[in-house]
Amino acid sequence: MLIIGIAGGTGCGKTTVVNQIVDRLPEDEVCIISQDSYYNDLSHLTKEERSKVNFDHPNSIDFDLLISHLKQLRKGESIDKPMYSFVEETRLDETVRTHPKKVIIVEGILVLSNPMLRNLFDIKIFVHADSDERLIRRLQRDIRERGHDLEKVLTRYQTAVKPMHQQFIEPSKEFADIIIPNNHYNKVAVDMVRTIINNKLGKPWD
Ligand SMILES: Nc1ncnc2c1ncn2[C@@H]1O[C@H](COP(=O)(O)OP(=O)(O)O)[C@@H](O)[C@H]1O
Ligand SMILES: Nc1ccn([C@@H]2O[C@H](COP(=O)(O)O)[C@@H](O)[C@H]2O)c(=O)n1
Repeated sequence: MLIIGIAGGTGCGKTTVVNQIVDRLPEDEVCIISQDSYYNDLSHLTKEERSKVNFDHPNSIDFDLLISHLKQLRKGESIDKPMYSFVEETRLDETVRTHPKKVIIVEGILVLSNPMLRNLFDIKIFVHADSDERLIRRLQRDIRERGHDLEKVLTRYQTAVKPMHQQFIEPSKEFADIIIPNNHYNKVAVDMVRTIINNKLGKPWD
């Protein structure tokens, strides 16, 4: 089994890069785990209270559950992966039965900031895009897909996203084996990661 951790600030393109990496890998060989699925269950709070939570601080993530799930997968056991709603800002009641695969990709803003989690990764990747580029992408995505308005995105960016990025995410770059520049789509870097995966697994999928 090969476990790959992919971090980087919001909007840097983690999800996009992961999708490009797995694009031509057989579905039954790869499993993607998003840190977003492991936001703490906030169903005991009102929607108003939830909207004030700092979702960029490591304390907002249930790292214990994420780490124990990864260890289970590594042992060949299946897990019940939580589901998260960005619109409701809490965990859903449903879970997704997830089976161990040869390649496991774990992506999220803070996955390289937690020492116990990053120790589980065979390859550590940091996706970089400039902050202005990330803010533009985040604005477009959150308004289009996550049910937020312009003011909410900008207020959150100033009060939580930017300070937490500077405190926790940017410093985690030093733990990366590979840094992918992603101000523009980076096919060369994606191809290199795919080659590494293929070499490690000894499978000529490309
Ligand atoms: N290299 C890129 N150039 C332009 N837009 C991009 C690029 N990578 C991703 N995007 C777009 O930016 C937005 C955020 O990308 P996403 O992959 O969701 O980032 P992340 O998972 O890091 O938050 C998406 O709308 C995506 O289509
Ligand atoms: N209810 C929530 C939970 C998280 N966020 C933001 O998501 C960002 C991380 O996800 P990416 O896909 O952008 O990496 C993070 O910056 C949180 O602020 C949110 O807006 N609402």
